[in-house]
Amino acid sequence: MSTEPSVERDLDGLGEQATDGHTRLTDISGVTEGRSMASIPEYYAGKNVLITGATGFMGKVLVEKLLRACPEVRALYLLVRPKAGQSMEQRVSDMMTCKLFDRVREVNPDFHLKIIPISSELTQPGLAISPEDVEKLSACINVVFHCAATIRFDEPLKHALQLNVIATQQLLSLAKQMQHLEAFVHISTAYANCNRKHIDEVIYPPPVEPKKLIDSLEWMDDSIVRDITPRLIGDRPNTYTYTKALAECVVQQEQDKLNIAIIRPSIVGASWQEPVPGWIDNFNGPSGVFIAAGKGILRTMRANNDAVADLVPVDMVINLTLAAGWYTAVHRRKTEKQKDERPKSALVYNCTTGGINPFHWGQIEHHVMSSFKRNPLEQAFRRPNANITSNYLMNQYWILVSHKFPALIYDFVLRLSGQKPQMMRIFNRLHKAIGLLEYFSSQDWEWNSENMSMLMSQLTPEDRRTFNFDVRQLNWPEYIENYCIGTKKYVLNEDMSDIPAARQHLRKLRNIRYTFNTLLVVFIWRVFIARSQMARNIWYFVVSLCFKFLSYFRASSTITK
Ligand SMILES: CCCCCCCCCCCCCCCCCCCC(=O)SCCNC(=O)CCNC(=O)[C@H](O)C(C)(C)COP(=O)(O)OP(=O)(O)OC[C@H]1O[C@@H](n2cnc3c(N)ncnc32)[C@H](O)[C@@H]1OP(=O)(O)O
Ligand SMILES: NC(=O)C1=CN([C@@H]2O[C@H](COP(=O)(O)OP(=O)(O)OC[C@H]3O[C@@H](n4cnc5c(N)ncnc54)[C@H](OP(=O)(O)O)[C@@H]3O)[C@@H](O)[C@H]2O)C=CC1
Repeated sequence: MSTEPSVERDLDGLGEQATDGHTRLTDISGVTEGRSMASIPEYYAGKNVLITGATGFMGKVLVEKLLRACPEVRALYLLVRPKAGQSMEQRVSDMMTCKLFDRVREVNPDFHLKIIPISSELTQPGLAISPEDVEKLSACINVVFHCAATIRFDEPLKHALQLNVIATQQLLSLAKQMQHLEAFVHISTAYANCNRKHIDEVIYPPPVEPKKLIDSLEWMDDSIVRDITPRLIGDRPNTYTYTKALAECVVQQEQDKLNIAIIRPSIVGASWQEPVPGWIDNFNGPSGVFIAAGKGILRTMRANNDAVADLVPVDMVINLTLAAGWYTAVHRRKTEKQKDERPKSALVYNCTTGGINPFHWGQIEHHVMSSFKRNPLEQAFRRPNANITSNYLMNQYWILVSHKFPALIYDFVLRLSGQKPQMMRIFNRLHKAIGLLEYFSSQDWEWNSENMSMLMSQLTPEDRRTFNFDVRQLNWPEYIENYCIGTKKYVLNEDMSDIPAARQHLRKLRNIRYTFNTLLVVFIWRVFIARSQMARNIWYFVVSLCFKFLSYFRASSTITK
């Protein structure tokens, strides 16, 4: 810009907004760039970006958004492993044909030309990248997004450590060889420090020095590791959160050599708006719970009605991630001299909703149930009617009455008709899964998310629209409705045109329930009441008591009139 634009405080009072629409960067060290900065798409234009975990839930959304919103990006190098008999090229080409990429396909049918798969197994030495590929990546990569991880809660510690910590270390080593690297963005989780109630945007001391743990576990037998895992993870609920905390520590160890951002999303849910509302492709986190409840299988779960459900839509997380990559790069230490002047700490972004726009598990339950009644899933087991409770005994009672008892009856009917019983097996798996989630739905946490607000204030108005992560704009009931529809359309591949048939099926289930309840009453009457004088007396006593109460209330309401 040739003219010096005037400066005014922006809407949030956090950044300085230039009148030309661009934002001047007042960075955390207080250094202000003397020129207006490139917008996010301008920054990514001509850049080579490396992405791990691109075939995963968040990775796919990242690839799609980068290609669609930053069409001038030069190339996306995806570290992918062959899997389930498919080559990595085949996997990437399958991924690009999925519905998620429909919008980008419309605007740029040749988008696949920008995607370069690189064969890599992250658990292998050197990430199993060929020397030629290492050379290529070292020479050309400008930005790294590290999304790959094992997110299983029951992962054996050795494997979780191998992927979430050691692979991160190896990727950082590779990043240090990259001659033109401008930003390294690491995806962590807001629950890495879930042993704390209040979580700031800082890297906390790790539960153990990662190197010491890696060295010790190396010689240990798997069974020994399994035995000592509970002692090691201590007050964290699983190996996932434990190893993600260690990963933050190994990332921190490189913060004086690389320009690093750490993104900590809370519970990542279906998309809010982009590329389509409600896009989701897996059973992780709440999605599996919603589906199981929508199918009428899950009727009870332990959760605190009043605890904050810190869900964050995947598109908002990805928008923040891309913006953080841009911010880290434009504020990078460019020269040796600047290395001494610029801040040396990685910037952490807690990407959460609870502190700004809270919504509670009780409200989620209500909206999920009403949404699935309006838009039922096909072939439901029972009518959707799930309740959450924080009471352990109450939950156990409902598990017995609403899960195990119907499963036994259903399996009995299957056996009678010569089929293999399956419902009890399904319930056992469901109980295992929800048992692992209950830790997160039974309590709440408080995250400071000032860096998210700071970053938002640094964007141009145009970038704020394109890379929107303003969680204040989330309308929860609408979001949950789209989320439930998304599970139906994109996870279960059910057709929306089948909704009338699904409603008809629910009516049939209701009639079956009425018939069953009537038969049960008749049966109880016949077996217990009609045969025993004492049961009959108790029955008549209860009925006459009810009548007395009714006449008393009728009489007292007449007097008050
Ligand atoms: C009462 C209803 C009202 C609703 C309101 C209340 C809702 C409360 C919801 C509370 C949710 C709280 C969620 C908190 C999560 C916070 C965590 C922090 C966020 C993160 O950082 S990471 C993301 C979270 N990670 C996960 O969610 C992974 C959890 N999953 C696992 O660890 C394993 O999958 C699990 C559950 C141990 C199962 O292992 P396994 O038995 O080996 O099965 P597979 O994983 O191989 O899967 C086999 C098959 O089943 C499908 N599947 C997986 N999970 C579910 C599920 N929950 N429901 C139904 N089906 C599921 C899976 O896709 C596989 O299918 P295939 O077709 O591929 O075979
Ligand atoms: N989903 C959520 O709710 C949250 C996720 N996060 C974080 O976000 C990131 C992405 O999560 P999400 O997309 O949900 O996870 P997914 O499980 O959907 O994706 C994981 C990705 O990692 C890749 N990967 C796993 N193992 C290897 C390996 N050995 N070699 C190469 N690649 C491998 C997978 O590839 P492949 O397809 O080959 O298996 C996949 O692309 C993770 O770091 C997670 O910790 C943080 C908070 C919440």
